[in-house]
Amino acid sequence: MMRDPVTDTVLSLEAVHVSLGPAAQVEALRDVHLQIAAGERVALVGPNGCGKSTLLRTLHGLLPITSGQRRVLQRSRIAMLFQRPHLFRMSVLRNLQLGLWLSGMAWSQTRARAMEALRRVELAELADRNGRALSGGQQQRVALARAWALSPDVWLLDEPTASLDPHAKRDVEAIIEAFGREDRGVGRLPATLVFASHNLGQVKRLASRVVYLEQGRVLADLPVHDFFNQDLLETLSPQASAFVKGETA
Ligand SMILES: Nc1ncnc2c1ncn2[C@@H]1O[C@H](COP(=O)(O)OP(=O)(O)OP(=O)(O)O)[C@@H](O)[C@H]1O
Repeated sequence: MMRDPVTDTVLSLEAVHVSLGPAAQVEALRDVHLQIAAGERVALVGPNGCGKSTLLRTLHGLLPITSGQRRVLQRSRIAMLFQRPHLFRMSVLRNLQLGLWLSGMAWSQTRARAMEALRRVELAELADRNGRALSGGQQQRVALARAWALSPDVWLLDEPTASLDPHAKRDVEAIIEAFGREDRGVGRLPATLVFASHNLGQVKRLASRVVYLEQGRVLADLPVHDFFNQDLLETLSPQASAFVKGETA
């Protein structure tokens, strides 16, 4: 199907500045321009404190913008996941049911959808376990299922595998990747992923595009193949190139 790149933009920021702190003294985002199209898998990378989390929260609409504009394609549903999932002290099933109920579904319908979501992440057998008693990797999968149940158009993921062991990391990555490729049915745009990561291997595995930030500014915004082409990156963004070299040294 031919796509119109303008109408397929699900999220965009234009000349966005975000200041944080009690006296708005920290310029966490500076003049950020970003257009994200449906189906893109965008990795946000950069050194600690460069603004990845702030950018994700701004894309979500959780943070007030100091100046500039944020646009969201009408009726898009946005899910946000964090490094450490926030599950309630109740069964896994109830955690999912509660999420669905809070989003407006009748309680009587929540059980079937919640179980479908748990099967999707291959955790149906843990439905009756206390969410807080699961391993970190299992909790993250439950959090992914809880979000998936709501059928989001855009996934914002803040270092979703940072606290996991390599095995759990691969499981969660596989789920994220499958969500990104899922056939969502007639009339639905493909799901869009935006994720912050400190792991360049993961960026290579999951991303179609890489946005490199430093001190709140976007210094490179490239297709993943170009970002990992050192000669090209060196000419386009010496800072991003130095970062990649440092990470892979
Ligand atoms: N609530 C806050 N008040 C003041 N400054 C903040 C606040 N939250 C973040 N900052 C600052 O904003 C800047 C961007 O932080 P942010 O958490 O977005 O970076 P990050 O790239 O996600 O970092 P990390 O890689 O360490 O997770 C940093 O200088 C940080 O200290």
